[in-house]
Amino acid sequence: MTDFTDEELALDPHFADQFEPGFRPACQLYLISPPAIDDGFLDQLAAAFDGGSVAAFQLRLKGIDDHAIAALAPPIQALCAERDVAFIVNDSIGLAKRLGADGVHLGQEDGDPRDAREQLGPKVQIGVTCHDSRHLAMEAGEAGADYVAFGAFYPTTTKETLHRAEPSILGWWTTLFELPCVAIGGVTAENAAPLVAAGADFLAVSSAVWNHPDGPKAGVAAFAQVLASKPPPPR
Ligand SMILES: Cc1ncc(COP(=O)(O)OP(=O)(O)O)c(N)n1
Ligand SMILES: Cc1ncsc1CCOP(=O)(O)O
Ligand SMILES: [Mg+2]
Repeated sequence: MTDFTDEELALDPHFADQFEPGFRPACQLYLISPPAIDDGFLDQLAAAFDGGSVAAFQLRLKGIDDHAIAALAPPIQALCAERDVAFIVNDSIGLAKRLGADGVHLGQEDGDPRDAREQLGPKVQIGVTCHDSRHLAMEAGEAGADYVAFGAFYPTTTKETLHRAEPSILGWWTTLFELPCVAIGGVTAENAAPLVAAGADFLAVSSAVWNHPDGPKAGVAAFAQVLASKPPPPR
């Protein structure tokens, strides 16, 4: 057993945990943009980041071409960098490369993770939609994905969804694999506890933050308690 200094343990009582076999960091928030944004969005995003810890932000603008997204992305990307939030591009390997994004999220029809790795290099995070499929998740892992995303866990109006996942898929995944998993789809601060308890490494959330009645800062803040609510299950 490793010995730790009093300073290390005083700063973080869980400091030693990360050296335990099977350690999984606590669940974190992965913020997805609204499907469309306007001029005030940068202030909204800054407010969201003021609400609490956000690990990653995905720019997901549906129905807008890559050139238009590339034109509006730089201040958003700069804000993410300033706040130490990973900037993830949805759907497009080419756009992720053009912007020098921290990551790209690929749906099953959005391209091959192997191509993404070849084009984006070893440091860029590649996420893959796996719906409610263990098979797709294992395939994504084999193809070199950095995370797998399961969902939709709850009804959502942000996207028309054809698949419904159960929290047990998160438990199954985290028991067998080290690769982080994301839970997405209708996730709110009120319904997230079973996903955190089942082992989700990230909660990917859009409308619960952007449509929060008290604004995006309150939307992010609302997740603080549930993210800290339960230690990750042992693997
Ligand atoms: C983190 C995360 N998970 C899943 C998705 C959905 O991706 P996809 O199935 O390609 O659908 P669109 O988002 O492109 O409509 C996601 N974007 N992010
Ligand atoms: C992009 C996506 N993929 C599956 S559900 C979903 C929508 C997530 O948004 P919300 O958190 O508003 O349900
Ligand atoms: Mg997609």
